Amino acid sequence: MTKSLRLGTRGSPLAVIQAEMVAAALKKAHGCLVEIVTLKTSGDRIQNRPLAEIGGKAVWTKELDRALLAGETDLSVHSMKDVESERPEGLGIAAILERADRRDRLIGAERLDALREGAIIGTSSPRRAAQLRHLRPDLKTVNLRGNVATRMKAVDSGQVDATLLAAAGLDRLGLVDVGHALDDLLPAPAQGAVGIDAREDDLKTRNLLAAIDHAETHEDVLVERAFVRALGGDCHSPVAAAARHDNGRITLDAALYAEDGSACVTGSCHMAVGDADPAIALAETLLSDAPPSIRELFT
Ligand SMILES: NCc1[nH]cc(CCC(=O)O)c1CC(=O)O
Repeated sequence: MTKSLRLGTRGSPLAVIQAEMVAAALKKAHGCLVEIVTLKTSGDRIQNRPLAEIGGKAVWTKELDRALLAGETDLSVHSMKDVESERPEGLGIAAILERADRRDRLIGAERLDALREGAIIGTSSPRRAAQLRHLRPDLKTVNLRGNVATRMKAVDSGQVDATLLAAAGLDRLGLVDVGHALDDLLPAPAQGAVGIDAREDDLKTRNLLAAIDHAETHEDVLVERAFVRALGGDCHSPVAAAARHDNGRITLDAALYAEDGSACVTGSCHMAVGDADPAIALAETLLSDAPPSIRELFT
C-alpha cells in the first residue's frame, strides 16, 4: 500500500536537492509518494545581517518545526549541522542519511598557505573564521552570507580572496571539482549529514523513516551533538567536532576556539556506541582547561 507523505524543506537549491534525496530513498524503501513543501525560514528572509545578530535560535528550523508540529507536514529535512542540539518538545530526529564528505573546501586558492599575506576570506561561520585566523593570524575575515552560488560569485568577482564551503553541499549541487578539500581542518559538528525530523507521536512516519536511517552516521552525529549540548554551544559557536566509528567504538575529535582564533583547545575521547558520556566529560574538561577568551563564549 502506498502512503503519501508531506515533506517540509527550505527552498534553497541545496535544501531542495537534499529533500529530493530523502524523497527518493523513501520511494525506494516503501514506494511512498512524497510531496515536497518548501517553506521560508527567518534565516532565508534576512540575508544581509550576520546570522549571530538575527538572534534567537533555530533561524533555519523554526518555520519547518512549526509546520511539522501543526500537522501541515509529516517530516522535515535538515542539514544536521544547522539543527540546534535542543529540539522542540514533540519533535525528534527519526533518521539520518549516510554522511557525505564532511570536509570543508577552500575556494580561491589551492591551499591555505598559498593565500597572500592579509588575504580577505568571506565566511559567515564563526568556526571557519576562528580556524583560519588560528592558522593564519594575518588573514582578514569578512561576513559573507547567501547560498553557495552567491558565495562562489564573491570569489570570482574579487570581492573576497577566498571562502570555505562544505564539500557535501558542493558535491550535492554537482560542483564536485570546485575548491580544494582541507584535510586538516576539523569540520563543524554534524557537517555532511542530512537528518529527518518527525513528530515523536507519529510512529507510522517514524517507522517508515527507520528504513532509510544510516546507523553509523546517526550514532556519530548523536555524539557530536551531545558534545555541543554539553558545552552550551549552538551552530554559531566556534566549535569543531568529528566522531567516527573505529573498531566497533566511536572516537571523537574536538576543538574550541576564541572568536578571533587567538586561542584554541583540542581533545579526543573514545566511547562505546550508545554511550555519549565520554563526549560530555570531554566538553567539561576542555571548558575547564580553556582560557577566558574561549570560556566566555559558552554559558
Ligand atoms: N550553514 C549552511 C550549510 N548547512 C549545511 C551545508 C552543507 C551541507 C552539509 O554540511 O551537509 C551548508 C553550506 C556550507 O556550509 O558550505
